[in-house]
Amino acid sequence: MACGGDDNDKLSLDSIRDSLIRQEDTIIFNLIERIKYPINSIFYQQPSSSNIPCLSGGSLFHYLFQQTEALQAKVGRYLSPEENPFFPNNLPDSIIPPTNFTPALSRRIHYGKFVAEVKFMDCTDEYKPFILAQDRDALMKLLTFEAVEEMVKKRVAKKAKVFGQEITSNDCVKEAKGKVDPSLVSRLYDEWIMPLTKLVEVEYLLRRLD
Ligand SMILES: C=C(O[C@@H]1C=C(C(=O)O)C=C[C@H]1O)C(=O)O
Repeated sequence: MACGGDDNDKLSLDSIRDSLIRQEDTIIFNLIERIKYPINSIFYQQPSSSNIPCLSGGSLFHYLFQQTEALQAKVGRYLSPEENPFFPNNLPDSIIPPTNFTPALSRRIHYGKFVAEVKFMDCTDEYKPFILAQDRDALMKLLTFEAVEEMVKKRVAKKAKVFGQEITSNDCVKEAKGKVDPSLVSRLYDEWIMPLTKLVEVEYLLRRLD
């Protein structure tokens, strides 16, 4: 590490990264579960005309997602689908898993706050001028570790391959039904999860000196 954190600070970033690594397992297992079900596209489409007032301007997914997020913010934790009053019991499985999957993704992305705090504590002198200048691009560049991101992409693809296997009692290993494509998991991290985590890091840092 180039800047002035002591050994304890280094350990903190390491331990947060360890947690992010463990969270990959949950995310990939959730994906494997989700992928068993076909996409229920009507759920994601904006109805052309709807006589249900709450759906004006959005899909059913959007509505359920918003309500769930609001409720979770109110109770201060994530709700299981069983606890969630916005999920009637008779919804098909192709609808329930995507929102059930959201807490794992949301948790991972919001961990960006902890990552940013540790980076700020480790390298305050480097971050401070960019925070004072509210320079998003410079902050983004400073907090980005491309080598770490490359490792993440490789590791999640490997995990997806291994977790997608079915282990039988007679030492046979075969591909599980509905297994997730490892390259898609890598892309999900590359194009969505890591950029959003970094966005949280930048947003946190911009307010760090308020
Ligand atoms: C989370 C971190 O910040 C950035 C985001 C990463 C991620 O989302 O996995 C990985 C490396 C960094 O570019 C980190 O440094 O560990």
